[in-house]
Amino acid sequence: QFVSLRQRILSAVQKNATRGDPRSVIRAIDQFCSQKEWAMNVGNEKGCILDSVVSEVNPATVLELGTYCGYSTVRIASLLPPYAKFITLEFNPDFAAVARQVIAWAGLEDKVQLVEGASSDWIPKIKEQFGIKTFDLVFLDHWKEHYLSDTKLMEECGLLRKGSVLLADNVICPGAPDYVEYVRSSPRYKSHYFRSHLEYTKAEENLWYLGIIE
Ligand SMILES: O=C(NCCCCCn1ccnc1)c1cc(-c2ccc(F)cc2)cc(O)c1O
Ligand SMILES: [Mg+2]
Repeated sequence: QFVSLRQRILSAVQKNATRGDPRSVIRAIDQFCSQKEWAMNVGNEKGCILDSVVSEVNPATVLELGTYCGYSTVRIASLLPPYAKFITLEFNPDFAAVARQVIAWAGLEDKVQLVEGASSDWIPKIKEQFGIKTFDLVFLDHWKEHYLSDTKLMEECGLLRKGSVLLADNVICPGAPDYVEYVRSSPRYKSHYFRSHLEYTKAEENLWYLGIIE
């Protein structure tokens, strides 16, 4: 019978990765997506850039918008200090169900809280629901047309502070032009981009790095 792509990704993890070993989970997904079927994980090339930003920021609080199958969630969670608080938001319940199992396979279920629902609904509730004041790092990888509105919403809810870092996937493909325009023209942000490629392809892509300076 029909098996969804996300189920095939989960099966590849359960078949080829070692329980409790995050790097083997990442490798299993990357091998499946480069050899069998493309999927919209951030991938290894951009994933290494993500790793370096997480390591440099060494965040105590992280928000990920867009969990999908949990690939970037596992990359980030495996680099966090023990006291860190990491929340990942996923709108699609089918994606969330697979992500929970991928995160558990990596043995990282205690490091991250996966919350199901719309980011615009959840962002205003994060402070009181999770006891978080501000985020040291935000990884944007959800609907591209929501990058700008959700960044403004995080500002309005006081979730960003001087020094907060926002890292956005896909600013070229599928693209988030209004977001790039806004942050580039705002004095509040110092921004630059890391040149890369769309996951598992040779298409040009950038990871957009944003430092909040005011
Ligand atoms: O749409 C993407 N992600 C959002 C998925 C839905 C998020 C739901 N959600 C979660 C929380 N709140 C809402 C995405 C797409 C592509 C892509 C690139 C080329 C192509 F030809 C087709 C697709 C590559 C990515 O790297 C992506 O991230
Ligand atoms: Mg993406």
